[in-house]
This record gives sequence, C-alpha cells and structure tokens, in this order.
Amino acid sequence: MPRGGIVQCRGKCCTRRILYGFCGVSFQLHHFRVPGSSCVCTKRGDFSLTCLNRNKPWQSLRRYLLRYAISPTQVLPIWISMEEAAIKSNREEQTTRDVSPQQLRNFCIIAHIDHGKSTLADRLLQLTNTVSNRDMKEQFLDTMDLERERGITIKLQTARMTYKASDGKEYILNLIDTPGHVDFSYEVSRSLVACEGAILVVDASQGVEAQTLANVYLASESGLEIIPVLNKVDLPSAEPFRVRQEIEQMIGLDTSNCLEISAKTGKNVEKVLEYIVKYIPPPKDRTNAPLRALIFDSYYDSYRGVIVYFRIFDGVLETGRKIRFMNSQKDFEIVEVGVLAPHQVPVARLIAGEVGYLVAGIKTVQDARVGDTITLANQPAHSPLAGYKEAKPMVFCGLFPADADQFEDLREALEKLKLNDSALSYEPESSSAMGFGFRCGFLGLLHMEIVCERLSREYGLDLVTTSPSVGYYVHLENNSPILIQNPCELPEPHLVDHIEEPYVRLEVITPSEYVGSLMELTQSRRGIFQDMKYITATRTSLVYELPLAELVTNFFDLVKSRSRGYASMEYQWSGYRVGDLVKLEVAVNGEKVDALCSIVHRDKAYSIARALTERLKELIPRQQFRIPVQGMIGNRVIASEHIPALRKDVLAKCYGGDISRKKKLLKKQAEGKKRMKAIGKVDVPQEAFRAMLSLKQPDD
Ligand SMILES: Nc1nc2c(ncn2[C@@H]2O[C@H](COP(=O)(O)OP(=O)(O)OP(=O)(O)O)[C@@H](O)[C@H]2O)c(=O)[nH]1
Repeated sequence: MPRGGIVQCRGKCCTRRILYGFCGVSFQLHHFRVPGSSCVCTKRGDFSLTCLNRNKPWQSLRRYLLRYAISPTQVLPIWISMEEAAIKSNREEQTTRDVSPQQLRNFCIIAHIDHGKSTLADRLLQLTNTVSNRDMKEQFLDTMDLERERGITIKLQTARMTYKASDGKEYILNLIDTPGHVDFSYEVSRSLVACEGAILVVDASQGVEAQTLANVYLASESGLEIIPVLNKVDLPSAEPFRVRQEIEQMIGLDTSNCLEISAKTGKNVEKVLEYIVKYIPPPKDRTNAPLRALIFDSYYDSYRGVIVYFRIFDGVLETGRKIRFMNSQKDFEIVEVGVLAPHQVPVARLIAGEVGYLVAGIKTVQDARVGDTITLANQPAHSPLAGYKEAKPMVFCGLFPADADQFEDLREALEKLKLNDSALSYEPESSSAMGFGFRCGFLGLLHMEIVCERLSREYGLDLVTTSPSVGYYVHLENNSPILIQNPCELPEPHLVDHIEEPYVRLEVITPSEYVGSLMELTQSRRGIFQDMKYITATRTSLVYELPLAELVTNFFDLVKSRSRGYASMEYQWSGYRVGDLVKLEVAVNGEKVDALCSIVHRDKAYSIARALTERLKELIPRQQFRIPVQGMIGNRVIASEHIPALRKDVLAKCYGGDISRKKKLLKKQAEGKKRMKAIGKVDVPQEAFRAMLSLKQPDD
C-alpha cells in the first residue's frame, strides 16, 4: 500500500527535493514547480498536508496541488517512481528494531505557562535528529493552528526520539509535551501516568510560579522522578541563583546539579538528554505479563476511524492481534500499530513501557475512551489499570447553532471533539430564545474559548454561546438538594431554602508591590483571605477562598493587568459554601429571555442588572413600538431601560391648520403603536448574546 514518497525538483534554481512524503499519512511540501514559471521554488516554506485518503495518497496530493495551481502531471512520474524506495527503507528501519525495556525512557516536560516547554522539546527533537533542520519550525509539537496562533500548548503531544548517550548505548526516549495553562492541567495529569520522569522547566528570569508548583505536586503524587532545569539563562534578566533558591525553598528539590540551559540558543540542552538517560528510571520489564495498555489520548480520523494513543504497562502489542477495551468490552482487530516519531510510523510490535498509537477500524467514539485499558481478546488481563480521575467540569455554558439546521452537525462535532478532549461534557438543552443546543461543561474559561473556536474552525459551525455559569446546589424548602447547571432551572425564590455555590482555593504568586491591588481585587470578588507568605524578599504568595463564579468572569485578565503581567495564579476546587444568591432575569417587551438568565450575588444584582439593561438597549434594534428592557429578580423589576420606537412624522403633511387636527393624528399614531406593542415580538439579535458575554462586572 503506497504510503509516501519523494519528488525531485527539476528546476534550475533548486536541486533539493520538492516534495517529501513521510511514511504514513502526512506530506510536507517545500519547493515545487509552478506551471508557466521558470522557477520551481515558490518559497512557500513549511506546511504539512494530511493525506485525506490513506489508501489513495496520490488523489489527495493531486487535489492539493491543483489548489495551488500546480500541475500534478509534472510531479506524478517522479512521485510514483520514488515512492517504492521510500517505503521500503522506512519499513526496513522499523521492522528490524528490537527494543528492550532497559533502553526506554518515558518522560514529560512540565512547567508554568510560557516557561519554554515546547521550545525545549524542539531542541530535543533537533538534537536527536528526529526532525531535520529543514523541517523544523518553532514549537514543532504544537500542531493545531490555534496553538500556533496563540503561542500556547493546548493538547499534550508525544514524540519518540533515539539518542546515543555518552555510555555508547542507544536509548529510545518518549517525550510528552504538556500544556502550562491551569485550564489544561487535566492533560498534564494524563501525561504523567504514561511517564517515569518529568523535566521541570523553570524560567530563570521569572522563577517559580503558581503553575510550576501545581505541576510539581501532580508529578510527585504520580511518583515521578523530577529533574529541575533552569531555562532562558540567555536573557539578561535571568537570575539563576535566585531561582535555584526558590526551587529549593518552595519545592524542596536539590538544585546542586541543576542544569542551566537556553532552549532558544540550545545551550546545555544536550546535557538534558544525558540527565534523562541517567536519572529517569527505565520502565519495569513486564513484557511477559498479559497485555495492559492505558489509553491517554485519542482522536477521530474520518478515513481510519478512531486513532488511539496508549502506553503499554504489561505485555506486547502486535499488528493483526485481536484486542479488547476492558471498559466498553468491545473487541477489534489491530490494523496498524506504530510509534509517534513525531509523525505516525507503523511498526510490527510494541512492548511494555513503550508509547504508541493503534488503528483498529474503531468507528464509534464511545468504544475507545481515554482512561480505558486495552488487553488481548484471547488472553485478557485480570483487572484494568487504574485509569484517570474523571475530569470535573467547572464552567458551564449553552452552545446553540446560529442556524437551527446545524443542530445535528453540532452533536456530531461535540461527540468527536469529546474523544480528543475528555474534559468536555455536554447534554442537550433547549431555549425559547435560541432553539435547540447543548449545555456544555468546561474546565475553565480558556478551555471554553478553545472548544468554541475549535468547533467553528474544525467543524465549520457558527455558534452562539450563553454567558458562562457554574454548578449550584439548591436546597429546597423540603430540604432536598438539587444540582443546577443552567441558571434558568433555578426554582422560584419561595421554594428555595438556601443555595450553595462552588469555591476554589486560589493561590496568586506576585511581586510584592502588587499585593495591595490584588488583595483589593480579590476582596471585591468576595474572596475570603486565607494566607499570605513572603516567598522571597520581593515575591509574595496570596491564598484566598474565592467563589468560582467570580473567577470565571474575566478574573484572570484582571490579575494580569493589575500586576502588569507579573502575577501568576492557580486554583483548585475546594468545596461548596452557602451564598446569598438570586436569579437575575431579563425581560424584553415583557417576555423573559431565558438565554440571558444568570445567578448572581444579591449585593451585585442591582449593578449587574443596570449594566445588562443598558447594554441591551444599545444592542437591540429599534422597532415600530417602544420596548421596555427590564432586569428582574422574581417578579420585582430592579433595573429598567426603554428602547424608543421608530416614528413616522405623521405631521409632515399637516401645514399650519388647527392644533386639534395634529393632536388627532398623534393620538391615532399612539394607538397604532400600542396595538403593535401588544402583538409585536422582539427578536433579540444573536450579536446581543455574543456581546453580553464580553460584559464586564460593573465594579471592574
Ligand atoms: N530568550 C529565551 N526565550 C525562550 C527560551 N525558551 C523559550 N523561549 C521563548 O519563550 C516563549 C514561550 O515558549 P514556549 O516554548 O511556547 O513555552 P511553553 O512553556 O511551551 O508555553 P505553553 O505551552 O503555552 O505553556 C517563546 O516566545 C519562546 O521563544 C530561552 O531559552 N531563551
């Protein structure tokens, strides 16, 4: 089966390969001929093309070339002729390997956001010749467009490298690059289970930050060997001595052997590889036990079905064997197993301790859930692996297709996305204002933003989102508690005894000069002070208990702006507390708009209602009649605005004349408007819902 190939450039200006097809399903096009031009080198730079149909790579390639106005006939003959050779050499290389567990090292890179994890991963890939210099691009493992645009890692990424260490032996290093943002710490915890060690990257100019600590705790809970590394020592502002002290004091790791590297310039990065081989233990040799492999990631490929990423803990996995997913109890025959190098490279077998992928014609996403254990159908293991803790969604919002016909598409897209993002949860919901949609649960606001963006980019959906809310425990008069994730579902006030809202334990690490401003912010958001510690002479850690609902409304942005970007924060679920909360509803022309309903603290209800109604007044287009816009708690109106009616100048043709004639005309007009108001329906435009999302809290 053809898998890839190489096409030679035939132009004068460039003697390099014009098309390089990796074994597997992706191609990279660097220099290629444009018909009608004498130059073959378009200097388009790097980009990769995913072959749409694995069995017919040529067709996908052809479609691609046509898109860029390149005649396929010019490359076809060479493509075909080179193909066989490329596949053969790749196959030989992979099938002749014989791996022993002693040669394996599985590690992940953890750090606070932007401390240089992905850049270090780039250097490691280059040093081990996993990716050629020509194919290298910054943050190579951040493959999603969104990740590259925003400069953040969202998904964990794996790469397998071969490294010849100073002891003369060859080692196989499986690297997992993890995200740094607090919303994606679930991805980090999943990566940790697949590793024996972690490289802890600390920015030498910033020092230990909130997420550094959180990730260290996760890694040590998983029993990983942690190797601290100081990065960015090339920066003039780097203070390796101070940061070493911080690591010792705050984390308790010995820094006497700590490497000082620059992932950007490559300084000392080779030593990191030596440290990995020396300090990270190899996986236990459990090749002879019945197969048990843990799924840590998976995604849906339209042509090959579900592709599963796993780490084998016991036994051996081979192509052609029948496997069973222990949780779903479904059996499949393996079509292909392989390693991620970092592109998918098929191999004949993988042994205990290795990380790889498999394709088995799995069609439904529920069959291969993240956290499930893979075993052999004819020789199953006794018990599954521990799996992962279920991710707990913290923020909820309604997602509605702008076009009602796209509801089924949205359901399908969410189903596929859920496979790739197991922290996402959703259930159908209907709203009188927005129609049918889904109430989705996310780990945080950034997570929500990313999911919405992915749905619109990857699945072409135009969505309207309701404002984010959290889950409340509502205790009714008869004392039975119910969990409410949608503010509209909150029962009438007279039925409610009390409401409990979720709180988080928030830790902010900041330069001491911003402490006052941040304390003020946190207290205005109903934060309850817990602790304040001077970590060093210039840096302070603040600990608060904060209602999650206050955190999800642009709190992170405010912390950053009040500290000029120097403070970092981290939070963990800390439980429920009783709060004085009310349901704030918005009525437009006397009709309540369920999509604008929210649960707020009673003290803030008035100011929020005022801000809401003022904003809606600007956003709802004027009609033939006057529209009242009201903020209400139960039946009580607490804020009100009016959108004036559009009026025709009925007096225009009435030159001079009697005043009573004018009065009559105006009265007639007023009666008409009244009638219209009674029967008229106001459609709140979708833009209004979108704009409401960006509404700041009035006290900000
Ligand atoms: N000067 C200097 N800059 C660096 C170094 N390492 C990384 N950077 C820069 O720091 C920024 C963040 O680097 P990333 O590698 O994306 O950081 P990250 O930790 O992967 O970020 P997230 O995945 O979003 O958590 C980029 O602009 C890098 O170019 C270094 O050694 N020196």
